[in-house]
Amino acid sequence: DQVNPESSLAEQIVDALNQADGAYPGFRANHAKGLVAEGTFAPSAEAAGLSKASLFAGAPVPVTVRFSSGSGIPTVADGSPRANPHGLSVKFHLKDGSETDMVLNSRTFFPVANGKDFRDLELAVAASQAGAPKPTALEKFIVDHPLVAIPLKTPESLAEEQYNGLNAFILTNAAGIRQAVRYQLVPPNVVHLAPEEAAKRAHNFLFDEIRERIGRGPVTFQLRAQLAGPGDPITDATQVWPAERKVVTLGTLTVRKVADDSDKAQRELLFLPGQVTDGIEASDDPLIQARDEAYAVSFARRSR
Ligand code: HEM
Repeated sequence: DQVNPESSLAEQIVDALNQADGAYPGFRANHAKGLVAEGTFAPSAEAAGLSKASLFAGAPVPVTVRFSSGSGIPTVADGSPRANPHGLSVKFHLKDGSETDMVLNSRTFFPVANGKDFRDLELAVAASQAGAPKPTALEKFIVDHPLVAIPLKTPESLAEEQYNGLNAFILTNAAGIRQAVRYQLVPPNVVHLAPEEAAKRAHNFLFDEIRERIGRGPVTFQLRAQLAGPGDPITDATQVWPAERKVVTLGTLTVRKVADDSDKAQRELLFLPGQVTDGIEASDDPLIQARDEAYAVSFARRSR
């Protein structure tokens, strides 16, 4: 065993991420490379029909967002396959002084269904670095978890990527009607690069470009909710819901300004998928709790 069996699953997950990617003091165990920016969220007229949460009530809400690259490597090359998936996290600053978070990435499904499998995936990655005997631990893991082998794409810009929530949340409206949804942050255009093209780009091309783009003018995404239909799996993020499911636009996210000191801001920020306000609830998807606990462990370690 490569992790301490006495530790909590969340500690084991962070240990496994550190073994796979290296441990970089002060940085997140995953999605270590990032940029913090500020903006607003303006809800649509339809949003309040799905959720009584105050962010959907009408007035624009200030937000803090963080764009990120996958992996725990803070210097990962933007065009490297290891930088996928990219992330977009949103913290809504509500009128009552509380916060509600959404933590999305550019996958369209998650490759494993629960925290234990995520830990085992990261341990398999750690045991399968260059020179590992074949079949590697990762090759063996893929036999039972084939979704792990599906390659992810590099975007042309962090503003030209769609980010998905993957885990289901339950929205409750003023009449008490509950609806399971999965969030999407959809830009005006989605553009992906061929892998050979991504490999040729400059080391920091995505983060240099997004800084410059936000400097030129606002960057927008539509926040959408895909509505679960009868029988759709709520607790399994490995399974996509049918493409014909209704999608409701909840509002427009407008990113207006890069944070004055993004490095300091990202050290202090903690986004938690399960930190949600009245009118939004975590579903029973086990990934949500596993994530909350692992993000808290990662935050505690990077704050020391
Ligand atoms: C069991 C499944 C997962 C585990 C164990 C996990 C683990 C982690 C950890 C430890 C961090 C660092 C947190 C911090 O220090 O603040 C992180 C960050 C992140 N994760 Fe996950 N993750 C999981 C699934 C997901 C999923 C399903 C998504 C998106 C749909 C996602 C998107 C992100 C993003 C965007 C960040 C960066 C957050 C930020 O900007 O601060 N992760 N993850």
